[in-house]
Amino acid sequence: MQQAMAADENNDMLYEDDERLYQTGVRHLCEQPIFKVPGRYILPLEERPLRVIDTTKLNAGGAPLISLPAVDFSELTNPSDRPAALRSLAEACENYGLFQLVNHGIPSEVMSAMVDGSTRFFEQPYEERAKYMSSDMTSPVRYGTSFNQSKDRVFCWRDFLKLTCRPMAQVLPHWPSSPADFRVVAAAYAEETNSLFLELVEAVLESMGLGRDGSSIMNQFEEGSQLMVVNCYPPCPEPGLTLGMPPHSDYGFLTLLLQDQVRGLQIQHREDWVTVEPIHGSFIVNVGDHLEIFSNGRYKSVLHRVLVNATKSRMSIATLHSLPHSSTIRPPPELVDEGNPRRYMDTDFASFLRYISSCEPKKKNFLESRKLAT
Ligand SMILES: O=C(O)CCC(=O)C(=O)O
Ligand SMILES: [Fe+2]
Repeated sequence: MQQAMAADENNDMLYEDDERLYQTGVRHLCEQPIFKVPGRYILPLEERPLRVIDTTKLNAGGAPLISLPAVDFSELTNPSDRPAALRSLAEACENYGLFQLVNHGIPSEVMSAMVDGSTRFFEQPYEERAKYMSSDMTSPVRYGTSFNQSKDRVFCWRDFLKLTCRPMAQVLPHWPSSPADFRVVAAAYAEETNSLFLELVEAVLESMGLGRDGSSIMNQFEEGSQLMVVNCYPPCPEPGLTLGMPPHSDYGFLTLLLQDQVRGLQIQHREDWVTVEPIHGSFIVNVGDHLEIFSNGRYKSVLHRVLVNATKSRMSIATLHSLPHSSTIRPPPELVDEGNPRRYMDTDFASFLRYISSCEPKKKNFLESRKLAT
């Protein structure tokens, strides 16, 4: 009896030690050679990817690749090409919930400096990264792991650095001070992506027939929220058992996503999971839940997830843009009529925060929770 109790206590202690290790993130976990995925990361059979990505093969190891609609930003800024470019934008947002943005005009040096600075941030010793670990959702800087670290029953194979980007002068002093150039490169990237977002969202409004100028909502976007998420997915010994990120949609209006050349991002398109081929120097732009609510369901936020692979580390940088946290999101009167009644409740940022701290955010559950009975 005595012995059995001692063994149980011992197991509990071992388990607690493992749990402490998992809470420190997958990068730290992978600092020791690792040949099996620990149970904490193993998904139930039905949530695992059916096909894994084999980065040593050209064709993504059999997972279907999708050729995404492309939007050429230089056409949006050219008055004679703008009407056709707006039609492509509308079609992509209605039918895919995302598009590939090419010729966006952000200097390649700004983009590569951000990727390089982020790579060096994650390469630092755990103790340096751990300085920014926080469970406070409102903290201007947050280092962490998995999807929702305090809620996930199964952990995902990702570490992240989240940076609140506005108001820049207030948040910047909180951002990581090491590597030494990190703040400067990340601030330049945040400013460039924010300016690009402002032009894109203006085009999105116009593509819904809301008029280019004088829209009061544009003034709100000028003061809007921006969250930068740097994702790091180390190689995984058994990539078929887990995910880098579970299926989810992003909460904001638009997400500008920069992925490196390692495949991993998949979107759900016509009931199938399809891999989004990285195109060097371009952005993936996602429709988020706030835009789906604002557009009264016309533009759909896209369900996406991330696969990991056995050989290559992958990094992505997402910037999520929306209205200020104090704003209420609702469709403008032009997008609501008898034939197209309101589909979602008024939504603000506080309702989103309340939701994610009470439920496990999965799939498009937040949006579902805002649906009105029609
Ligand atoms: O890593 C990726 O490609 C996607 C990341 C993502 O979905 C997110 O940060 O919300
Ligand atoms: Fe996402």
